[in-house]
Amino acid sequence: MTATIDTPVTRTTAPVRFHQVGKTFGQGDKAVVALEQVDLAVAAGEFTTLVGASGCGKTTLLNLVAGLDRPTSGRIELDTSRPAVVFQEAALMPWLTAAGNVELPLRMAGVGKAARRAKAAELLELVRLAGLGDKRPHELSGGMRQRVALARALASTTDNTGSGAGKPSLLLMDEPFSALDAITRDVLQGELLRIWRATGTAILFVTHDVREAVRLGQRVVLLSSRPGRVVREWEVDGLSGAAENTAIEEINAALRKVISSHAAA
Ligand SMILES: Nc1ncnc2c1ncn2[C@@H]1O[C@H](COP(=O)(O)OP(=O)(O)OP(=O)(O)O)[C@@H](O)[C@H]1O
Repeated sequence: MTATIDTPVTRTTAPVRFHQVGKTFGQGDKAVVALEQVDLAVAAGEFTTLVGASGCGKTTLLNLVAGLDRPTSGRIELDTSRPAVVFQEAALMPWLTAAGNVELPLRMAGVGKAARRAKAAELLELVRLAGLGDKRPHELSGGMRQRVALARALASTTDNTGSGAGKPSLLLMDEPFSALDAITRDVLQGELLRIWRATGTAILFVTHDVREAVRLGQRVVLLSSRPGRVVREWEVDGLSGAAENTAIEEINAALRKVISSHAAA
C-alpha cells in the first residue's frame, strides 16, 4: 500500500510537477527554510491530499503552485488551466452576490456576460446553491460561503477559454473545511467528492486531519516538519472499513513521528 519518495509512481500528464523545489524566506541569520528538495507530481484528475505538522510549509507549497510566490531553488512545471485556490475562509467579495462572486474570474478572463451568467448558474447548481445566486455573502452560512468559494474556484480553473483551454484543471484547497462545524464539514467532504467526480479536476488538498486526508484523497502525501520535504506517500484510493482505519492509524503514527523528531531536534 505504501510508496516512498525513492519509488515514485510514474504518471502520465501532470497539471503540476515539482522538481527539487526549495523555498527560503529572508536571508542570513533570519532565513527560514520552509521547503527543501520537494519532488511531487499531481496527475490529471487525481485527488491528492497533503498532511504535515503545523508550519511545515503546506501553505507555502500551495502558494508556489498558485503563482502567489516563487521557489528559491528547483523548478515547478505547470500544465494546467489557471490553478484556483480555496482558502480556509471563503474570502468572497462582500459587495457582490453569490453569482457575482462566481462570475468574477470569468469576467476577469474576458468571458461575455451571457456565457458567464450561464456558467455561474450551472456551478451554483453543482454546489447545491441553485436559487441563492442573488444572496450576498453575509446572508449565507459559513458552509454556504465555502460552497460559493468552491464554485468560484471551479469557474476559474475549468474555464475553457483563453490560454488554459484544453489543459487539465487543478484545484488547490488550503484547509477549506477546518473552520466549519463537524456536521457541515462532513457534508461538504461528501459534496467535494461528488463534485470532483463530476468535474474530473485534479485536486491538491492540504489538511491537518489525517482522517479527512484518507477519506478524500486517492493518495496521501506526508511532509516532514520544517523544512518541508516529501517523506512518504500512501495510496488510499477506495479504502473503507478496517482498511481505511488501518491507513489512518499508520499515517497518524508517521505524522506523530515527524512531529516528535522535529521537537527533539
Ligand atoms: N512570507 C513569509 N515570510 C517569512 N516566513 C514565512 C512566510 N510565509 C511562511 N513563512 C514561514 O515558513 C514556514 C512554513 O509556513 P506555512 O504557512 O507554509 O506552513 P503550514 O504548514 O501551512 O502551517 P500551518 O499548518 O500552521 O498552516 C513557517 O515557519 C512560516 O513562519
